Amino acid sequence: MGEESVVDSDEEKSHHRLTIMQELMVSSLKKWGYGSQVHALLKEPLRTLAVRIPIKLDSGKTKIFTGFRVQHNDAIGPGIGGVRFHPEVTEIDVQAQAMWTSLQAGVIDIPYSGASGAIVCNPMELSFRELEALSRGYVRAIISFIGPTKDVIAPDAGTNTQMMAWMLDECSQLKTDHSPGFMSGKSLILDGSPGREAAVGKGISITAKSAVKRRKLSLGKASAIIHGFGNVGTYVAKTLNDAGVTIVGISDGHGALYDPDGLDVDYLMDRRDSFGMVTNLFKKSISKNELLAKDCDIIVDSSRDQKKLTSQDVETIKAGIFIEAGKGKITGEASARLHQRGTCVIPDLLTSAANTATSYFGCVQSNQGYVWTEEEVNHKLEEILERALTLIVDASHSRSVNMHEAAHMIGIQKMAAASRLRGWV
Ligand SMILES: NC(=O)c1ccc[n+]([C@@H]2O[C@H](COP(=O)([O-])OP(=O)(O)OC[C@H]3O[C@@H](n4cnc5c(N)ncnc54)[C@H](O)[C@@H]3O)[C@@H](O)[C@H]2O)c1
Repeated sequence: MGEESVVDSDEEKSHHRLTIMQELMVSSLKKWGYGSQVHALLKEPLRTLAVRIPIKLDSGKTKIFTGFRVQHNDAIGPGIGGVRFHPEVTEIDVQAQAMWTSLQAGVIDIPYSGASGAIVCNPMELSFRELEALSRGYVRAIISFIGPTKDVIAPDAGTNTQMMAWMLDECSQLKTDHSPGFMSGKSLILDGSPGREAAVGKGISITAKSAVKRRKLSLGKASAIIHGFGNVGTYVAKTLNDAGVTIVGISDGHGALYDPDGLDVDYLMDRRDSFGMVTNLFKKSISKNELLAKDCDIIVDSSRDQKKLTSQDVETIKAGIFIEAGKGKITGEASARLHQRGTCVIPDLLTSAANTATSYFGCVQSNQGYVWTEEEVNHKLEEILERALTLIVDASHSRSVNMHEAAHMIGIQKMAAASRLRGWV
């Protein structure tokens, strides 16, 4: 989540992200009463592997790429986590991401722990052949560290089912067997799991509906504002609208629209330009902060606004449910303030855990050699997220902490207990 300090360079930003993650781990462990030895174990990953991957480019020249795979702590089970292709990613970023994935796995209570990987590259500048060589080279470099019982790789920013297919094929060739369990997020043709698409959007809709039920509201009478009408925001607006929720407001990078009688979601989706913008077409658009203060039951923050919402920004919010649909949308103080005022805050850890849940479903199906239907996957996603929300709400009540703090506590609790039970600390 993090606070509002200013950091400039990419390196500083990476260190800042890791520091925030470590502080969050330690403060959550302290709230459970764990001492300094457990803090020391869990605030750093157990394994960080840095590899160099030489690739023959189309030009005939060889370029050496750097790659990473980080496994946070395997006290609970094998690692699981994405691999990013990104030009500015650092080893520290990957460490912070692996720890975040551990919290996601903990919050949805799956027998896996967090891992993460990356290759420092700009995928937009590489040809199809070069991307294939890089994907295969990455797997060759880390093969002895990964596998269904060690660490399972899934797609993340800059990677997709095609890269997973190349990586899987490289595993099969190196292992000389069929090894579907090495990768999650595979194409359906390679026995991937159905229902992976729009996992985050689905997770947000599931938790929104669950929170509405908890407030004893009916979906048909509930209203929502979608802050950020992009890929995630439009999916959530459409699914909530289809479930009977009136979408009274939306915003994008230009401005915001509000109509207490409900906006025409299909029309707005249809009129979005190639930059995903639609509010610029309307004379009556308002500011984003004005929108946040309007009457509604649910606010979903799925914007790419770089600025986190502060305690001052949320002071005017009237919605009883606030869903953080993306990492670090609000400051710790803002979350605490909303909690104090009785707003149910669905934290980023839970909404983003929907991706990890679908990766886990992919692992289970690969290990069983049994493919679920999309309905089964969606049903299991619903079950796992509703259970996680119950755990967070209960911890928030029993420990008198806000929903972000409760989510972090649940996320790390089992890993700490398992490390102790194994005799590591
Ligand atoms: N797409 C995914 O699979 C995915 C997965 C996990 C998390 N997320 C997170 O969800 C959030 C949204 O992702 P997306 O894929 O929908 O992004 P997107 O780029 O498709 O859409 C972002 C929306 O935010 C709007 N926006 C930009 N600046 C804004 C501002 N200052 N105020 C209000 N709106 C602003 C844009 O106009 C656009 O409507 C991000 O934080 C992202 O990290 C996305």
